Amino acid sequence: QQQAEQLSHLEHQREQSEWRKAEELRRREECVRELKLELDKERNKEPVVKYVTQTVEIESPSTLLQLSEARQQNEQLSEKLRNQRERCRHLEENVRHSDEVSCNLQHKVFKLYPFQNSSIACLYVKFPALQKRLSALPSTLRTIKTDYASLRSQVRNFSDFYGTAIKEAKKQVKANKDLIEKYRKEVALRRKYHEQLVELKGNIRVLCRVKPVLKEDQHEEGQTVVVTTDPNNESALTVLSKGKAKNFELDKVFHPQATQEEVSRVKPLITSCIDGYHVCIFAYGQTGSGKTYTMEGSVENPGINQRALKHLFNEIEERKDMWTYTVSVSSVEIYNEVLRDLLSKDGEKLDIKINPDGTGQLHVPGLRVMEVKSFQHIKKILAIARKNRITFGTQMNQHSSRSHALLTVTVLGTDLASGAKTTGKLNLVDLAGSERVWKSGAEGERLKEAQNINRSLLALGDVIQALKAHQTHIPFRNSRLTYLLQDSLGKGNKTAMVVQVSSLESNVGETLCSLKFAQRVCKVELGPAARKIETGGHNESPHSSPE
Ligand SMILES: Nc1ncnc2c1ncn2[C@@H]1O[C@H](COP(=O)(O)OP(=O)(O)OP(=O)(O)O)[C@@H](O)[C@H]1O
Repeated sequence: QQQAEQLSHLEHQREQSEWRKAEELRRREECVRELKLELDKERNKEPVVKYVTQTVEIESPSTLLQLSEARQQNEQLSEKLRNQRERCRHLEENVRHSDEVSCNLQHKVFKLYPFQNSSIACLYVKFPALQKRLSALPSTLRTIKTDYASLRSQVRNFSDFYGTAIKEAKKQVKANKDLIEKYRKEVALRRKYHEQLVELKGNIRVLCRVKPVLKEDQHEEGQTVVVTTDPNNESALTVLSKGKAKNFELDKVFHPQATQEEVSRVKPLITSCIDGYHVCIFAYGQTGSGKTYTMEGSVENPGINQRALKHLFNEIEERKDMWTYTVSVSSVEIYNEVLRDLLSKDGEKLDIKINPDGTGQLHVPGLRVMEVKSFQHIKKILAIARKNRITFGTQMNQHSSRSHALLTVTVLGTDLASGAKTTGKLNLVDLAGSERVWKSGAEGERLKEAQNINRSLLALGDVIQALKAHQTHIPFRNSRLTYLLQDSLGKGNKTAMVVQVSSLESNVGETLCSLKFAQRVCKVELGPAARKIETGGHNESPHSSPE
């Protein structure tokens, strides 16, 4: 700071001395100019001394006086000139001295701030380059202006181009919409004909429900969704496996967001049961794929079982002026090939026999069959069955998901006018998980369970295969499950299977197996449905004979 102060002081001194010097110089120049002017004036004056070329009389007193005056004047002027010269020399001396002082000061400044000077020098070096760049700026500005003008014109043109493109795109979208609409109509028409064909041939209807990805599934690995549904074709389903898309065509595919209400739209089948047909709805799929959810549902959001029964009682109510109905239910589970009554508290073991009444119908001695008067009553019965299934499951090592659960509703109708009697039957089946033994890694008791489940599902598969191939021998007796389903799966009955699939990549193997099984089931023709009705002692239906 001291140095800076000193420097500024010195600078100030230098500036003052320079200023003084300049002032002095200016004064001196002024003086010189004045003197010159005076000199010029003097020169221009008529010479006071006339050079006498003539012989003058020196001796004349006037001449002598004039001469002495001229000499005096001359001396005065010479004196003045000398003085001026002296002043001039003195001033020159001063200027030289100031120059020296200024030079010294500059030296001092340079010694005190060499870096400042270097940066100044540096600035001096940079200055030309900067100047050059500055001079180049106007041309750059000109280029930018030209670019800007061209861009502006492009933007103006773009709005026209954009408008045309939008028009074109709209046309395209409309054409696409028309195409989609046509496609939808085609699909609907195909479905209608397919439905008619299914009705005629008595095919097992196969519905597929894709389980949504739940929060708990998201923690697992392989949670990529590989199953997709087609919003324009409700029969199509695509599974992506090993980079290949596999397409499946079923009777109806429910996307993951389908509600319980939507899935329960099997009302025509329920109505058929009241009309005297044997109807069977069963859920098939790997463990955890949502079979119980679809069939039983939860208390707040019931599944097919409850909704179907509600519809059944509504229908009965509507027909009460012409028909009277008796509805009875029974519920069993099959666990490790053992049949248990879900409506009896002790869950006693049961067996299947041929009815001794000679009709050839199957019969389970000791099975609790409860007559039901209303939907509210049946709701209570369903709750008992569910509770017992859970209780037995807890006693038997959490087997509930490893057992098949059957709810059988028998509807006996009497036509009040003609006295004709119908016998409808509705089997609602929640099968055990269909996963393969090797995948479950089961051992001991679990292996036995898995083998039994597999055996009964295999038996179901064999029955399906035999029905599909129109074989004369249908192997119903190979498992308790098929044995029980015999009078619903046989000829002349109406059957629907809900195949449950997971959409996650980790389950893709099981999903493909379930869908392949579903496609085989699709092809099973049970023949035109036969109504079980007795009119005045005659039975209209061809007996669905046991094996
Ligand atoms: N569509 C769905 N929406 C919401 N949750 C579902 C759906 N499907 C299944 N779940 C849930 O997934 C879980 C497993 O379903 P569920 O018990 O019905 O499977 P499952 O196929 O019956 O299994 P298991 O063969 O072991 O009996 C349950 O918690 C159920 O609530």
